[in-house]
Amino acid sequence: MVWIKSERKKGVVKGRTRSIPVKYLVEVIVNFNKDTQERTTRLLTLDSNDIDFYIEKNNKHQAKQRKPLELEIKIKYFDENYPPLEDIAVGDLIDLRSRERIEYKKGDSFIIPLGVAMHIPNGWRADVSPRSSTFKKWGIIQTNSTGKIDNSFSGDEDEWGLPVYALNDGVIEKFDRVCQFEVIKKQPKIKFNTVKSLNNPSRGGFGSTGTK
Ligand SMILES: O=c1ccn([C@H]2C[C@H](O)[C@@H](COP(=O)(O)OP(=O)(O)OP(=O)(O)O)O2)c(=O)[nH]1
Repeated sequence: MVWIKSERKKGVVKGRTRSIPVKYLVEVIVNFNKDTQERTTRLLTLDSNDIDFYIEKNNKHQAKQRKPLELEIKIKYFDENYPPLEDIAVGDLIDLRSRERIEYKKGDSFIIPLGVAMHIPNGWRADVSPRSSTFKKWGIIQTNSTGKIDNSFSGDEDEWGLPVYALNDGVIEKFDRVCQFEVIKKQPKIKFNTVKSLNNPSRGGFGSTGTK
């Protein structure tokens, strides 16, 4: 990592030309998104006067980078007695509860109010899915397989919900932990490029590789 004086930005030396004075090809970080940890970079050719090589600063910088990513999520509870969600270790999913007691009959489909609204940071979204024991405990299945929570679903009345279908009669008690969620990076902006051929061999799918 180097400091580029003229740009007042950081960069990485990618190469060196043999001309005198020596020129360096430097990849400059022009934008760094703290939420997604994504960098936007640009290549520049510079001579050494434009660059400070700073090994020590670089080490400190790398130490900072090694800190695990921590996301702060604003959360609003719809019931003051809802047990607050706790900080979690990296990668663990977080259980969510039903805000109310719900009695249901076999064949009912309904949305379980999950008692929370959140502002998922820019660049992220959340996926809601059942716990592994949800069907066994309540005989319900999630009708949309996975709930996709957009980061724009962040208003005061945007309470998360779990749409379900009941395969038997049952009761969900207030604050039962019925599902779980995780945050996921949003996919990048996608540009479609229409072609006549993809120029790759077709591998086949839908069971084509057999069972053994
Ligand atoms: O299981 C879910 C699915 C969605 N949502 C919330 C979050 C999401 O951001 C919002 C809108 O969801 P989606 O984009 O799936 O629905 P829509 O666009 O309003 O309706 P559809 O696409 O079904 O017409 O509803 C939930 O709380 N739980």
